[in-house]
Amino acid sequence: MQDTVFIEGLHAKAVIGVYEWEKAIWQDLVFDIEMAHDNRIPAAEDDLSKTLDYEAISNAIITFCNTRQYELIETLAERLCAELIAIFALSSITMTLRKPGAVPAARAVGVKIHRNA
Ligand SMILES: Nc1nc2c(c(=O)[nH]1)N=C([C@H](O)[C@@H](O)CO)CN2
Repeated sequence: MQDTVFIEGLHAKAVIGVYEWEKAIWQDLVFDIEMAHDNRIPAAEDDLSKTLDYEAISNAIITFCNTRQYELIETLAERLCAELIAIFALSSITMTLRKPGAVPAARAVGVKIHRNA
């Protein structure tokens, strides 16, 4: 089964960074998420409750970022994936997390992780 539900280019504000000046500002983070899910069942029944609701998951990501503070984006990505797996009963998730303003000479820097339940 190769189906996914995905979220691309989701922006969320967070207080994140290793430097003191970063602990006093909001910075933009951008997420791409892919979650394994058998899409045949929700499609057959045309039923939102049988799928992964990308709107609810997007809102959970934004709320998580707005309410936690970490130094490393690795930490945020790891803990957010664990929370999404638990809340939405995900079997697996691939998360690309970009911090666009971090290195001015680069369009973006970030991390990509894959976790199974
Ligand atoms: N692999 C990482 N490298 C760096 C991180 C990070 O979270 N993961 N963070 C910083 C600073 O906070 C930087 O974003 C400030 O511009 C440096 N390197």
